[in-house]
Amino acid sequence: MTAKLILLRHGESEWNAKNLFTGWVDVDINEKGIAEGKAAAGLLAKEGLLPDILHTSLLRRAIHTAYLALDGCDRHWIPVKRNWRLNERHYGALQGKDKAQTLEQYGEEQFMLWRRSYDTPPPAIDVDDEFSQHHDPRYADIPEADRPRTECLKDVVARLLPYWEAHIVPDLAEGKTVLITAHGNSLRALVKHLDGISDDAIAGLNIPTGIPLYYELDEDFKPVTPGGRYLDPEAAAASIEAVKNQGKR
Ligand SMILES: O=C(O)[C@H](O)COP(=O)(O)O
Repeated sequence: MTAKLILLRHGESEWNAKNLFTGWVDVDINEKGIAEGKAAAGLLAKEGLLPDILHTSLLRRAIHTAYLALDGCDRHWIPVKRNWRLNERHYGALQGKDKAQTLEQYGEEQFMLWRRSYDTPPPAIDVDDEFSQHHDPRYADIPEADRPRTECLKDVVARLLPYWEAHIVPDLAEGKTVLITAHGNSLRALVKHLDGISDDAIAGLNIPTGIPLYYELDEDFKPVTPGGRYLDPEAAAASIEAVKNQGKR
């Protein structure tokens, strides 16, 4: 038996459009993001990939995109599990900063190290910074000392995999079609695990906004086809290029 898994990065957000580092800042999707969420619904319906359960982060852009994708294929009623472990990578002191300005100020090497290296986190954010989530009640369950103030991709893998094993794999094992709505870097962490991508090679992987990525998984929950399949490959290719070039004016 194979299991069905759909990964969906949120639609374009207000801060994606403004080219700002977002991380855990809770910005919504914009008009384009809304259209992407609705288009995702059409793609799921066309393929007959109807989710039985949704796992989402605690961030509005993922929750809102999920609602649009599910509403449009009449699956707005399915059970939902929300967890901070699916959140975007915490971008530390870069949260709220302009990507182009950061690139200009620190140079391409440092900029790409912060954006795409596996184990170099950006500087930590001050807990009282205007873009810090340290006092946000939605994270009250995370012991204060463990609440992230910055994260590299390695940290995201470490906090995401326990959730994958304990909550998502059991749903897949029951034969449910699982939809995960999350973020560029939390999905990069999951794809790294699924496809066994090396710490170096993961730097070259970018996830487009709003386009479902479908994985059929074998009995060990490994992809039948490495890399899965975007339901709209052409749009995915164009969007991946745009994500890659963020920061360049
Ligand atoms: O948090 C962000 O700014 C984006 O969602 C992901 O940004 P990145 O592609 O620059 O890592």
